[in-house]
Amino acid sequence: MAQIETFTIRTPCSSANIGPGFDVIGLALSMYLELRVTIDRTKTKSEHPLNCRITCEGQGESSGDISLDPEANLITSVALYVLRCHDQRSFPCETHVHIINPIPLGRGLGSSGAAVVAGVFLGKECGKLDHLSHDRLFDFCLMIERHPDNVGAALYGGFVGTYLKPLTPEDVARKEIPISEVLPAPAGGIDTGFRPPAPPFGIGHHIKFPWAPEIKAITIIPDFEVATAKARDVLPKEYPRPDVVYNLQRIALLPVALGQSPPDPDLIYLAMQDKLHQPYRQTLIPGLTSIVESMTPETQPGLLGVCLSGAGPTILALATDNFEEIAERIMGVFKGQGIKCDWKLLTPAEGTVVNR
Ligand SMILES: Nc1ncnc2c1ncn2[C@@H]1O[C@H](COP(=O)(O)OP(=O)(O)OP(=O)(O)O)[C@@H](O)[C@H]1O
Ligand SMILES: N[C@@H](CCO)C(=O)O
Repeated sequence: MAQIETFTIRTPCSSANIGPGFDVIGLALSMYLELRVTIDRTKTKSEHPLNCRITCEGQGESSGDISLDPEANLITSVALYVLRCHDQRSFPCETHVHIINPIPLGRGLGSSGAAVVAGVFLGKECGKLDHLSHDRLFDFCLMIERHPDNVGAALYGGFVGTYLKPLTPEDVARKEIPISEVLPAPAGGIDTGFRPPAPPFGIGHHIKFPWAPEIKAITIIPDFEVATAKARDVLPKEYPRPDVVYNLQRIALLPVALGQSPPDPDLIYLAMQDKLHQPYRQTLIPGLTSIVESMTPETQPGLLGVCLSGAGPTILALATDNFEEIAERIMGVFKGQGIKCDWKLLTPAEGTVVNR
């Protein structure tokens, strides 16, 4: 065995929902969280907690939002969860994880989903747990991020529909145990011999949809965060039946509409409408309703459809042309609300890749 082992893990960001597909549809996009990992097996003792040193560059580095404590950092705490479910208490001595993160945090581009997916791969690689398939890693992800759309896209890549298998009552109870028991707070699990609950088998599934090659993703990223938990708290517990039917009609069109080449702008525009989450999130994202309702393929050549990306505040506009003009128009609405934005043109991406 090599004394110094190195590998990288690359996980894409993602946009969830794409309008009507709340908690179902995900699209992996070409901006990547990267982990550069070194395991120095010549060392027998480490001065770092849990044998792991974390360094970080990119989003979250200067704000301190990405913790360098291996039990608090989302990526390494997820890796520890996988390791501890396999009776390994800590990282191999001595592990260095360098995080390169261009994905803005709390903006609706799946930063937490990417961190969770990168974390399960980190646990698998560090623990030499070669028997863990992608589908089994998906189970681990779903114990932490409990809606499957972002993690499904980040893991498998492309344009995916995700769904949960009906579980036995015992397995439902295991899946829904409090997150604090899955990822205990720092010091809650270090030397206590705590063995976290392993996920039930086969929780989540996915299906890949085709994507027309002409369609690109314009992401308009406002300079404020909306925590996903907060954006879920504003949603109602129950919905009027016509609103549910409205979304069901559109979700039946969406995967077909986005797979057809050449794309049909009117069909895509219609298929990206939503009544289950976007109207309620308007309270957290000034300008959202105006953006979604005021732009159509007729008024904006090249535009196919526009929606909130994940839980927001990023706006996702799908288009075949005039990308800058479309981005400028959306940024203009945010500017009217006193909000500055950045924008990026992205394309569908492959799923998580480990390179050794
Ligand atoms: N690379 C990372 N390393 C460690 N923690 C991270 C990383 N990326 C995200 N996180 C954690 O996830 C939080 C953001 O998650 P949140 O679910 O609120 O937003 P998001 O995933 O960016 O958006 P959405 O789920 O709507 O796409 C961050 O504040 C941070 O705690
Ligand atoms: N489907 C999720 C995605 C955000 O992580 C939501 O809209 O809340």
